[in-house]
Amino acid sequence: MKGPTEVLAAREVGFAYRGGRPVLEDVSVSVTTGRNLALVGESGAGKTTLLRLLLGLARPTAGQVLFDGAPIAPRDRAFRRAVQPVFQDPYSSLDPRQRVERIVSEPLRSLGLLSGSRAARREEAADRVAEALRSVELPADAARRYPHEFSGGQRQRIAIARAIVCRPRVLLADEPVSALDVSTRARVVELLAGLAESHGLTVVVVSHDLSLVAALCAETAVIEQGRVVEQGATADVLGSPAHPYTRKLIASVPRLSRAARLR
Ligand SMILES: Nc1ncnc2c1ncn2[C@@H]1O[C@H](COP(=O)(O)OP(=O)(O)OP(=O)(O)O)[C@@H](O)[C@H]1O
Repeated sequence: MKGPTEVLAAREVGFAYRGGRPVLEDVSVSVTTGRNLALVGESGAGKTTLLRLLLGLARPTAGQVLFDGAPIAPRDRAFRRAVQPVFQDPYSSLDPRQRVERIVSEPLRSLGLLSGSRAARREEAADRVAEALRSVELPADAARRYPHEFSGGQRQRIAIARAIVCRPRVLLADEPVSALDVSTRARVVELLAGLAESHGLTVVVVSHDLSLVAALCAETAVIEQGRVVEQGATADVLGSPAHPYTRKLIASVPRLSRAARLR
C-alpha cells in the first residue's frame, strides 16, 4: 500500500520581515495528504507568517518550502491551483460589488481553467460554481446574490466555495471561524472536516481555538516565538503535552484542561 504523501513542507525555514528580527527560525513542518494540520501558538508566534510562506506569498530567508518534493515556484499554475487560501474575515474578503457567481468563479478565470468559446466558458464556470455551492451546502440561487445578503457563516461558506472551485489539494485557512459567532463556528468546522473527507482535501489551519483543532486536525504543530516547540498527532500533543508552552496554551482553555486532567 502507498504510504502517506507529503504534499507541502517547510524545511528549516527562517524568515524576517525587511529590516526586522527573525520571526521564524529553523521551522520544519510537513503536510501529509489526508492529515489536517493545525498551527497553534500565542499571538505573534509567527503562525500567519508560516502560512504565507506555505502559500508562496513570501519567500523564506533561510531553508525551503517544498511542494510535491520540489521547491515551490509561486507563479507555477499547478501550485497555485493545488494550494488555496481561506481568509479569516468573510466580511472583508468578499467584494461587495460582485455577485457570488463572480466571486466564486474568480480562481477559474485567474488560473485560466476555463476553455472554449465565450459561451462555453460561461457555462462551465456556472456549472463549477453550482457544484462548489452545493459542496458548501448553500442553495443554488446564492450564485445570483451579493455578499451582504448573507450571514457571516454563509459568507464564510462562499469563501470556502471560492477556495475549492478549482479542486485544490490543500486549503490553508487562517483563523477561518474567529470572525463568526460561537454557534456558527461549529457548523463551519464541521463543513471543513466533511469537505476534507469527501473531496480528498488536506486542511492546514491556524487557530487559537483548541477545540476546533481537536475536531478538525490529526496533526498539530505548536509554535512559540518563531520556533516549533512540539509537533505530532493532535491526540498526543493536546492529550499529553511534552512542552511547558503547550501545557500553558492548554491551561488557558478551561474545558480542554479539565478534559486533559481526566485522562
Ligand atoms: N508585515 C509585517 N511587517 C513586519 N513585521 C510583521 C509583519 N507581519 C507580522 N509581523 C511580525 O511578525 C511576528 C509574527 O507575526 P504573525 O502574524 O505571523 O504571528 P501570528 O502567530 O499569526 O499572530 P496572531 O495569532 O496574532 O495572528 C510578529 O512579531 C509581528 O509583529
